[in-house]
Formats: sequence, structure tokens, C-alpha cells
Amino acid sequence: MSMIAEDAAVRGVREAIAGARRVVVKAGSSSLTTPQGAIAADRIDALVDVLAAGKSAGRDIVFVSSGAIAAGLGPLGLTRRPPDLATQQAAASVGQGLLVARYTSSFARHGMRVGQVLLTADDMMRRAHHRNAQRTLEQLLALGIVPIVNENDTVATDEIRFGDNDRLAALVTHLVRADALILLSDVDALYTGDPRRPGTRRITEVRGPADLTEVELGGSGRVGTGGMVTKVEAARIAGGASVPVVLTNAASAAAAMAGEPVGTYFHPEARRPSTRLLWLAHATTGQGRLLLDPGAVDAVVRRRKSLLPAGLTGVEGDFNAGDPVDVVDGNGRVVARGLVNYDAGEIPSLMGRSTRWLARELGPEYEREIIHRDDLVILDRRQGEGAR
Ligand SMILES: Nc1ncnc2c1ncn2[C@@H]1O[C@H](COP(=O)(O)OP(=O)(O)O)[C@@H](O)[C@H]1O
Ligand SMILES: N[C@@H](CCC(=O)OP(=O)(O)O)C(=O)O
Repeated sequence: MSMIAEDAAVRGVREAIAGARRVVVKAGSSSLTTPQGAIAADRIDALVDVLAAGKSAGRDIVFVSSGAIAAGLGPLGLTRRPPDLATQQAAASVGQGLLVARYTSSFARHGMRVGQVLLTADDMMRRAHHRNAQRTLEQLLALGIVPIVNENDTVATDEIRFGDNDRLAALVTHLVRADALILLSDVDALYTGDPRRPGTRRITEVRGPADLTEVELGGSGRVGTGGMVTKVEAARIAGGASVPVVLTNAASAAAAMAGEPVGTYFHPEARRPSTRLLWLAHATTGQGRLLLDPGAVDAVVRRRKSLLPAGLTGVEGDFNAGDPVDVVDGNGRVVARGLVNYDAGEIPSLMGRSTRWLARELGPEYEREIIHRDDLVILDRRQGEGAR
């Protein structure tokens, strides 16, 4: 790609962000709290001014705010993030109230109201909860409220929690069908390595995974979690829904929203899958695994067919009909995920059989696919894609 074409491409992404009607903005703990474990009131006010200006300009703003744990440290007499989950949750419980109180008064300066939305990974995964959250957020936006989203830290257990809010922000982007995602951190951009080390270079755009092969994605700063790994993953999730992403620091929030050349821009993918398939790919975890022979992998991944019992070689896990399950090739690679039509216990007696045989021997209700192609999302296209 020539330099001119390259510039035009990144300009296109910046313009898409500047023109986005619905924007999810996520700020990390480090941008919102002080080293003493208190709310950074002046920085919050400055950020709220930017968000309020966006809203006054007619944009829908959803704000994903971290910082509950960090803001609760000072009031609990703690000097650093506690290692144990129970104390983190206690700190979050104290800090979340303080944060939302601050947002309430800060947005009130602009005559705007906020609404608190606390979500767990489980809420994202269960389709009914997911739809409920979607409805609530839509209603808040319709009422002119700025939703302030965070993980529901006090009930999230280690196994199921997001931990960092980057992925949550990307899933909220899907949930509200936002047009842009802005990730605000304590670094002004993605670098070739942790910028706390000398010699790293700033990256202005990421067009795809190839641009990240040389990049060292390090861990988090003082109070954040996840570091750059989770931000790049969030950009991938949002980009997969055709949403452009910019990563920069909170001080550059206004410039980022205006599409100015700050931070790192992530190019989105051209096509946007349905919200349901995005949910299946990114918000769920497989409740079990279906193992496929090579012909079935080819049929599902390359030819986009339904998964039939004839192509199954094994089943693992304890799931019910309707659950999300991972579809696995002969090398153990998860190539797809789908909503399965049978309970785990039923599948061994169906494996390797044709649907016609099953209908004749077991009844017409067994003529259905293991997973219908409309309920399947491809996760790893390398398998069986050949010339595509
Ligand atoms: N390649 C990289 N580019 C930029 N920052 C990086 C990189 N690798 C690690 N980091 C670190 O990631 C930190 C931001 O992550 P984190 O602390 O989780 O932020 P937040 O609280 O904003 O979510 C930065 O302070 C930086 O030191
Ligand atoms: N839900 C947590 C977020 C934890 C966290 O550190 O997230 P982040 O600063 O975005 O990396 C909180 O509010 O403290």
C-alpha cells in the first residue's frame, strides 16, 4: 500500500469515528483515580465535559467506567490494589457509589443525567439477560440519559468475571450497536512495547493482526488490569462488528472523538455479522465440545453448512439443547461455536449416523441438525478455508 493510500485509509477510520452517532467510551482506572486511591475529580470533570459536548452535538454516549476498586482503596485505608477477590469486591462496593455520585454531579453541571448499569459476564452470556440489558440501555439512551457501565464487581466470581473492562466495553459496543469505540488509558497510544521501557515506538494504526506481530503487549500499570492485551482484544471484538476503535489517553478524549490524529486507530472489518452471531462468538463460552471429522470441518467452515450427526466423532461436556458449544477439528482447534439442538447425553447415539437413518429409526424429531447453520459462527477460518 502506498503512503498516500495508507493515509487515506486511516483518515477514513478517523472520519468514521468523528461521524459516529453512537459512541462507547471506556476509561480505565488509572485515568479516573489518584495514586492515593481516590477519585480524580478534576480529571473526571474534564472527561465529562468532553462526553457532554458529544451528547450536546447529538451523539448517543455510553460510558464504560472502571475505577470502582481503585476509588475504594483510599476510603478503606488501603494503599494498593488488594490481591484477594473479597477485598477487591469490598473496595468496588465503596468505590462504585462514590464514582457514580461524582458522575451524577459532574454531568449535572451540563444539565444531564446518568444511569448506573452494572453487568456481569454471565449477563452477557445468557441470551435473555443480554436482551434485557440491551433494552435497558436503549431506553436510557432514548430518555437522554448517559449510561455509566461497569462490571458488577461485588457479585462476579473469579471464574466468570471480566476483571478488566476492555472486553466489557467491546461487548457493550455490540450490545448497543455503537458506531465507534474509544478506549482511554494512561498511555497515549499503543506502542511496539511497554512505553515505560526505552526504545519503543508509537503505532498510529492497526489494519489487522499482521500489524501486531512485532508488538509486545505488556501488562497493566498501577491500578489497571489487563494492560494492552485486553485493549487489543477489545479492538478485535469491536472491529469484527465493523466498528472502528481508537485507543488513546483521557487527555486526548476530545481529539479522539473529533477524529484527530491522536492515539492508535484500529481499522474495522468490512462486514458486520448479526448481533446474535456476535453475541455467540464473543459473549458466550462453549458449555461443551463437539469433535468433527475432516469432512464435517470442511462442510461447516468452508461451505457454511449445518453440522450433521454423520460428521461427529466425539462429544465432551455436560450441556443442554440450546446451549452454546464449541466445534473442534481433529487437531483440537476450536473452529466454530453454535447453539446445539440436543442434550449432551443424546449425542453419542446419534454420532456417525445419517439424519435419514435417525429419522427412520428414532423418529422424525431426530431428523434435525446437531447445529443449524444459522446458529453457527466460525471462529477460526484457517481450517479448511484453502483458497478463500
Ligand atoms: N505495547 C504497549 N503499548 C502501550 N502500553 C503498554 C504496552 N504494553 C504494556 N503497556 C502498559 O499498559 C498500561 C495500560 O493498561 P492498564 O493499566 O490495564 O490501563 P487501564 O487502567 O487504562 O485499563 C500502560 O500504562 C502501559 O504501561
Ligand atoms: N470493574 C473494575 C475494573 C477493573 C480494572 O482495573 O479495569 P481497567 O482499569 O479498565 O483495566 C473496577 O471498576 O475497578
